Amino acid sequence: MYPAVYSLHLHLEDQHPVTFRANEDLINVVSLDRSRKSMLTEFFTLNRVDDNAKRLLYKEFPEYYVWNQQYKEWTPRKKKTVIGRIVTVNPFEGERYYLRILLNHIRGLLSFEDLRTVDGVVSPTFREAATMHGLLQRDSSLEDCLQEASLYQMPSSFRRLFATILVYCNPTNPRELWERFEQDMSVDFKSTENSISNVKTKVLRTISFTIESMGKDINSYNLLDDDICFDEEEFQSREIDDELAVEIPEEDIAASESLNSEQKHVYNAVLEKVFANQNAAFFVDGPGGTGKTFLYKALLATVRSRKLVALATASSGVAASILPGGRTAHSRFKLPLDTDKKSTCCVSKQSALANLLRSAKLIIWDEAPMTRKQHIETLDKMLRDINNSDVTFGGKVVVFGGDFRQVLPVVRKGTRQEQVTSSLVYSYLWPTLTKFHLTENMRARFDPVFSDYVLEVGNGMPPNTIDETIKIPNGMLVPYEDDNTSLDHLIEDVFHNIQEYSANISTMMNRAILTPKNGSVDEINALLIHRFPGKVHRYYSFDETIDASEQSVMEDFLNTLTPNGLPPHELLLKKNCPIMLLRNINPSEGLCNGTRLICRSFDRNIIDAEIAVGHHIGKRVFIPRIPFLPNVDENSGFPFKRTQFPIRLSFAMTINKSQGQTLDYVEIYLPQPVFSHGQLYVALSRAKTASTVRILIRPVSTEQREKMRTVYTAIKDITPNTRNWKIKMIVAEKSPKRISQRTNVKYQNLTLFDEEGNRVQAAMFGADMSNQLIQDILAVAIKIKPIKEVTTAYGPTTIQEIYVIDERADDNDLIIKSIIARNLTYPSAPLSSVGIREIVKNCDIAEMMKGLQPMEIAAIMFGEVAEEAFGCSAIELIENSGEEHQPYIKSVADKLSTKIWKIQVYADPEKLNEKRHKHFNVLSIEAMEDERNAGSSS
Ligand SMILES: Nc1ncnc2c1ncn2[C@@H]1O[C@H](COP(=O)(O)OP(=O)(O)OP(=O)(O)O)[C@@H](O)[C@H]1O
Repeated sequence: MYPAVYSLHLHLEDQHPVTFRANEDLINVVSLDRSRKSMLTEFFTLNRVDDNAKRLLYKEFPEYYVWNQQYKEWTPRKKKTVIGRIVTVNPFEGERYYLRILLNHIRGLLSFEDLRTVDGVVSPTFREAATMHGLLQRDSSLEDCLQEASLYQMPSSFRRLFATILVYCNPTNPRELWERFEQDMSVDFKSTENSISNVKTKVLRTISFTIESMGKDINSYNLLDDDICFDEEEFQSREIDDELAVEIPEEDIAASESLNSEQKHVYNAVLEKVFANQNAAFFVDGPGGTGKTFLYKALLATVRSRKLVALATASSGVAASILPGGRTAHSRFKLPLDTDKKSTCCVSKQSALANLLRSAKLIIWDEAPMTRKQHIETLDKMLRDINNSDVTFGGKVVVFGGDFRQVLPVVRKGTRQEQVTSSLVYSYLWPTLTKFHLTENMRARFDPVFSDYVLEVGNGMPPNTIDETIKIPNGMLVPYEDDNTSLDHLIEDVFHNIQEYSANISTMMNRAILTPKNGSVDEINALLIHRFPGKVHRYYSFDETIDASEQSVMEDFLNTLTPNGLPPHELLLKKNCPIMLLRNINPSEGLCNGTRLICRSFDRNIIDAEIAVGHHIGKRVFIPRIPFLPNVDENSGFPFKRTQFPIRLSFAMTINKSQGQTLDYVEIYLPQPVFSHGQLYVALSRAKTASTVRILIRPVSTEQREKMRTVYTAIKDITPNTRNWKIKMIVAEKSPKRISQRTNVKYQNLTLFDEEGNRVQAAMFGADMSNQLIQDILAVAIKIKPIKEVTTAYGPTTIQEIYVIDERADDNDLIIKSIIARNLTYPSAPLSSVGIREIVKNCDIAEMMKGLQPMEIAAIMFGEVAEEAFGCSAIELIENSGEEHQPYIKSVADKLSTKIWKIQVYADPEKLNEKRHKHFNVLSIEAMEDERNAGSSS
């Protein structure tokens, strides 16, 4: 086995084994100096004299020192890599087990007594010492946690903490906790209420509200002998009163005056329906930073300021917490977590929620593309049901919004196709939504070049994105020197005066390092917390195997795991450091998965923190340890429970977690080259200008770096003297095969892109044409809407919405074929023709469509079929399509077999000075697929 595992002895004081010969005198043996020595005692001895040793845990010792059995001493290791492991001990062995826990976590130990000493106090047992170090969970840990919180004398935060403990920590006896801390939770009400029973009712009512907003019922916790009943009428109207009481920020009221023309257009359209009491459902699509949230806030403020109910929801907790009164759609509508096609909602018509929904004049659901279509369909059914209406969304005004370029719904272990089909676009509701597009990047409005660049990356289109290779402007790149130096430069750039962090918290919280994977997040956070000023506080998780008999064997291993979404085993924190919450504890109070906070103070069982961003900024919260049961799939298939504070450091965060946040300074760290343009888009669109973005790309190997430099030749670098050059191209499109009328030669036109996005059109002749290139039939148009004028990011243009039928619908196969055959009789225009609209208009496809099964997908037709039917190239279709088509185009285009080819092209020297080199002839074509798939070079 490599590396070798070095087993380390473990024993209580003076209880180590001693070897001796049968004829030796035992008294002599015991008095010998070497008999007093063991691996462990000599570990202590070396720690007393060697500063390097002091930095190590006992189990790390063998990596740097070798145990000499003959002389009973540790000497520095010169070669061979080994790892150490302290022998396994069963928890039933008592003190030896606790000794092992201490040794596994505490450094610089000098003696057994030192092991038992915590903050200068010597504990009688190792168990007590381990508990004092926070390495063992006390039976009374929840009580201790509340006791610590009570000393802060912040009754409203204390009540929230109590509710959190009831809901998330499963206390064995909630009533005992209630009785013990009732007074601490009542302090503020004692001065406003005139009797003890009123105080009690008020305290219980506020706790009940919090518990309810966490999706639970106070009566499940047996706090009093009888169930707690609040006045029925009050209960019914409370949800509505709460909504009407949502604070309306002044700036949100003013926002309606500063909307840009696109935002204003949506604002007017929505409010017209709200105030006319007419039903309507909208979808506001806009790339990151185009002011969707700004618009929602303006809408909410206007409706709420007229004392009408407007519900603010979002798919994720972070997006919800940015909106005043925002809740996750799941908690607001009590949506079931598992939804299937048949799922209906189980909200009774008499419930308080039904009352609230009936009175709502406006419902907003942000980040709708992130949710599965079934959830939105459930809301539709629920609203129809409680409003006794057959109209979509029960006749309400509903505004969905989001950005399809960002994250699609998560389908566990689902393919990209499954993710796409589970999105709202594939719902029966999609065609019923009135779509609006916001195109002006308000976040980056002072840097239009950057704003265009971000949008192009988001669309994943050439010239900036070629087959998932993204071109990054030089000005944004942090030059790569070596891993550590470059990462240091990146960190310096963003947090150069980390010593001053506490004095500039609001500035610092607007800076972050974004990276794709959790591993890199941990790497950077670990570096930064060491550089951060102040005393370190360590919190260890309690990791328990579900099967108690496995605890002794698995414990060390579990401590090394940080499954997705879980806090680490060892949490290092300092006063005023930034942290991020990892659980949706209570989104209506701003506490959701992704909320960023600042640590204010620490106790053994609670962390006092302050919300640092969003609508709830400044709110103080007590965070207790809570149990996590990680998904078995994500931790090598081993079920266990981790009890830890639900937080992690947030100097760095994953790109996914940054969604929805505006940052003044964005550093993007890409340790792996594998990266989707959608992810980079999310990261870039957090920033306001190019000058506030820095990107560090760590090449995997020098070989790869060399290859990146030398292999690619760009079209623009070709000179008239260049002959028979080879270049990597993407065949983006090919025309139908044609015969030249003049020369009778067979040829085929191609649209090619090089790696930099330079485009050429080339022709292919003879045998080369038999290459199985690209583009199968993906879909056929079944509904073509009239041409309309729209304003896109590229200026005003005309678009045409085309609904296509999926080729997978077998029943439609024959009809599709006949449509194609019929259309082929129309004159076919050349590849670059723009004659599409005329031809489409004249096509009488409508009659044939009637026979088709209604398996509509909204998309655009590509490739030969598109060209044959419409006389238009796919590229033209893409360029002439409105924003709303981009997601479908993307999903269809993803299926296209764009490949990289090595192509010999003949360039006509006469034409090379032209801006766009159009006149090339392809001499030969060689697929480069192997290089990408199998890693062999060409
Ligand atoms: N009309 C406006 N006038 C002034 N500032 C605006 C306007 N619209 C938006 N902004 C500002 O632009 C920035 C981005 O807006 P917002 O957060 O609403 O965009 P978004 O579309 O929700 O972005 P994302 O999808 O990334 O969350 C914010 O700082 C916001 O205050």
